[in-house]
Amino acid sequence: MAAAAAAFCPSFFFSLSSITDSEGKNDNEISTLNRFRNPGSLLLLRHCRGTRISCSSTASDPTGVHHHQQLKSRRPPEENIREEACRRDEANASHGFSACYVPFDAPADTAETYSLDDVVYRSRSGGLLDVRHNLSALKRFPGSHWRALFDSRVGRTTWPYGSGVWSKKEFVLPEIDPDHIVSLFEGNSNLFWAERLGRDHLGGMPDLWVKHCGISHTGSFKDLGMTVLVSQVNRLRSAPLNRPIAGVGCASTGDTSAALSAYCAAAGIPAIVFLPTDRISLAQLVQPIANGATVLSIDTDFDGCMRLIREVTAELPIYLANSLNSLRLEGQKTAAIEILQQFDWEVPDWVIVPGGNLGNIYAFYKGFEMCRELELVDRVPRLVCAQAANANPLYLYYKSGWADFKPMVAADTFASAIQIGDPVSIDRAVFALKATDGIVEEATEEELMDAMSLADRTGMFACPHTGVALAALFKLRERGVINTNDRTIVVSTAHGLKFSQSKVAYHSKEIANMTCQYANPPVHVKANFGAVMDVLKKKLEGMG
Ligand SMILES: Cc1ncc(COP(=O)(O)O)c(C=O)c1O
Ligand SMILES: N[C@@H](CCOP(=O)(O)O)C(=O)O
Repeated sequence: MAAAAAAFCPSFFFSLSSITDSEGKNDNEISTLNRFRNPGSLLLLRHCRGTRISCSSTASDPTGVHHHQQLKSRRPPEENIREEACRRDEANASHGFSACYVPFDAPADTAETYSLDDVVYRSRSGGLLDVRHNLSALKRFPGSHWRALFDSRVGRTTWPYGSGVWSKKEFVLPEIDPDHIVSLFEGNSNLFWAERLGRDHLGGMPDLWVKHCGISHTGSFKDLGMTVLVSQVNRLRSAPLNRPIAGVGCASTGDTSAALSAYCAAAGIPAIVFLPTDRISLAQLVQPIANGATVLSIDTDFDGCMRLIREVTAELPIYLANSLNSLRLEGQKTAAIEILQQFDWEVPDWVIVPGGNLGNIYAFYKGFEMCRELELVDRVPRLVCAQAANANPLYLYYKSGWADFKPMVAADTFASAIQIGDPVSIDRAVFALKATDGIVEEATEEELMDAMSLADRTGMFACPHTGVALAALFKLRERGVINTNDRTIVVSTAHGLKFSQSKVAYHSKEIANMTCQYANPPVHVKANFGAVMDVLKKKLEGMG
């Protein structure tokens, strides 16, 4: 009933300077409080399209049927959700929310700033860039306002706020016109309570969670960043800017290319992807092919592809989509904000993120830190970056006491999407880890495959990268760094179905020098009742 009423009277019809009641609470806060605290007995007062309508229902009328006729539909049948958004946004005042590029870690008063409409990936000195928001404009609204506003937008069909990324638009790309946004309603991903894994395999951890960023449109967290980047490209290519951007390109270990290809296909923008031959899974390879991207399979590793795409995008009108481009991280940081939101704005103790090119660990830091700075929460969690031992330049740097960073040639790993030896965001990752009293851990091939397979046995279908993060968790629990009652989030970065080849190898016990202790191969049985009964009796005895 509450959901039905809310669907017809969405609170997003408020501009940010929305109505304030006699107690000084804004309307978004009132409706959110009503929906979340008292769903069975709901009183909603809303302004829809400037018309005040009253929708009321009580616990004695659980169907809400009597009230249907009082509700007005959100938009006329001939209007689509983009058009609806344009109409709504015309009425919204600008609040001076804005963002620009600055050199990474630049002082507050830096004179080196670039418009987000510039095509620029590096600072004047050749360093990384960062997107900096006008925090004083955002600070004109209290943390409670932002919490209520974001809560009010979760999981709707309103353009573009139904997306978990764009529901935080003011914190992401405040100035983009909703009409330029390319969204596949990404985000709002499941936070899985890992009850059995925590209870039975980690010494009774009651507050262990897995943030399933891989249960997403293209099966990885890359969708969160790509919606932002492709939307900005769409804006640049459209009137009035009309920039001559012919296409968007990336180097990839499989997930960035899948996301780029899907978002570009949705927008009708050409995508060009550079993939290291024989180093990505079949499922990942087929994604950009299916979406119509230009796929170059190149005889090198990811780092080699990355060098090539940087050279190519400097020469041709192809926009760079890797996380060197800081726009991507603005979308990825919303996963951190979502975690806070999913815990009713309580801050977890630990967040464990698998790291490769190292943009995502910084994106998580940025999301948490922005919420702290704008007083949505009062602290940030400790971050752990987990690497495969076969591709561990950050881990070695951390172990050297941040004294000596050496890029490496990454060896083959089942966690193939993080087989990266020269991460572009190394400085961002170090910054995030230092700022959060963070830790770097590593996992061998056996550790990551066992951790993934054990998690699967408790109801997940994890990817090997999530296995790396889980293996790090096991080690930190054993060492007593993470305590039993610590609220801990493991970030799952891709869908396990993309990596079924590695699971097949594990369960077939085909992997050299690996015991595969959780292997569960299928039992081949003759097609007769006796044979089936024999197998099952033996199995049941074993269970007994
Ligand atoms: C599945 C998966 N997990 C983790 C990562 C690591 O993310 P990042 O490169 O931002 O460190 C990547 C990509 O690199 C990935 O595709
Ligand atoms: N795992 C990534 C590697 C590239 O990372 P990016 O975040 O810099 O694009 C991939 O899937 O390609």
